[in-house]
Amino acid sequence: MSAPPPVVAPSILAADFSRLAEEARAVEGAADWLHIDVMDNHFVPNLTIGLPVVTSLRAATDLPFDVHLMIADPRRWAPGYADAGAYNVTFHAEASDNPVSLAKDLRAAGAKAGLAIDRDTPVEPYLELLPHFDTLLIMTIKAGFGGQKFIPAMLDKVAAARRHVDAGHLELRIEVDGGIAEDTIAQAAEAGADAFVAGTAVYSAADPAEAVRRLKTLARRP
Ligand SMILES: O=C(CO)[C@H](O)[C@H](O)COP(=O)(O)O
Repeated sequence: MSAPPPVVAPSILAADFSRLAEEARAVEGAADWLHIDVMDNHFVPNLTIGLPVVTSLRAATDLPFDVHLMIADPRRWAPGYADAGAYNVTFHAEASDNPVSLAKDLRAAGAKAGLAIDRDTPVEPYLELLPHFDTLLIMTIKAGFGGQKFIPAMLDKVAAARRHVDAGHLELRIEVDGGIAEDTIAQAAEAGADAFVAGTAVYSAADPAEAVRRLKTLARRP
């Protein structure tokens, strides 16, 4: 069976927050998902947007929302993002004491469920949970801020997850997030990632949609 085409998800963390609707529309027709970083100043030191903004933005674009919750209490907030129409809701393993139960709730609410692991978290303890998830997000930086440098050592986790997913014939996207750009995306794809978050590389480009198309071409595995 051939690999599904790669997914590229521009991160609005790098967009102009005063023009979010416009910035979302700027990647329509090129992006597969719109990646939305929710940060609470507890799980990570940064603070971004929450449910009211995501709910308003939902009406502004047809792009599927890939919501990445970098928050301390995903049990409390994650289902609200599913109810708000998110396509995929990803929460952090480090912030959850029962990831499978929350994944079930997200799926019951009509969303895909994603599990994220930060830079210092190994992937092995979570591999057996993957049948309950639709996405495994592997941070390729320390979560919290855009514009950081890609950490190649994280690709060992991607490769381990890819082996496990393929051996078990699991239907799951392996997503990488942090420092993904034209000079890093191919190595992440080669390691086994098939969903790619890119903030700075997309929204600092003169033509964000064209930047997404270029990234997608580079992410294609033979
Ligand atoms: O989750 C994130 C930060 O925690 C962002 O999605 C990520 O940093 C993307 O930004 P960039 O492509 O600029 O690295």
